[in-house]
Amino acid sequence: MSEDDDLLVTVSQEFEFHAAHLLPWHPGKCANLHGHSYRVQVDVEGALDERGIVVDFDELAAMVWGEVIEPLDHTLLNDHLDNPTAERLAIYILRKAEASGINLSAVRVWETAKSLAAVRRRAQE
Ligand SMILES: Nc1nc2c(c(=O)[nH]1)N=C([C@H](O)[C@H](O)COP(=O)(O)OP(=O)(O)OP(=O)(O)O)CN2
Ligand SMILES: [Zn+2]
Repeated sequence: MSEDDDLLVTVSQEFEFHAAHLLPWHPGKCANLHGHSYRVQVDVEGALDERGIVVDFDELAAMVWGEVIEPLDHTLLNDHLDNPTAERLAIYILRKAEASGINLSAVRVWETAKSLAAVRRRAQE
């Protein structure tokens, strides 16, 4: 038992990638093929190890970029998932990372500077 056991520590990394998509259900211009510069922030929660870190920033960045983000970069997102909204992309990134052994606690995806979707794991009962 340590005096910091009541604290929750989160480490975050940010990424940018560029991709095209279309949203067939959209009543406006977003039904047409167009692109975004996506910004992604991923969180890892956990206890500090003997080095005093949750996870090494560089290690997290390299894993998430290599396993999850780079395969999306300069692609058509509709080839990776149906109906690639920011919400569905955030879930896709969390699940893809999970499948690669990277346990993210939350993912935020900015589709534009003003619009973002976020997903996080529900607290376990
Ligand atoms: N809840 C969501 N709504 C919308 C999403 C989404 O992912 N989740 N996505 C879109 C489109 O992808 C659209 O391209 C988003 O563009 P918009 O926010 O309109 O941004 P613009 O840069 O095109 O803004 P303007 O100011 O209108 O030029 C739509 N909705
Ligand atoms: Zn769009």
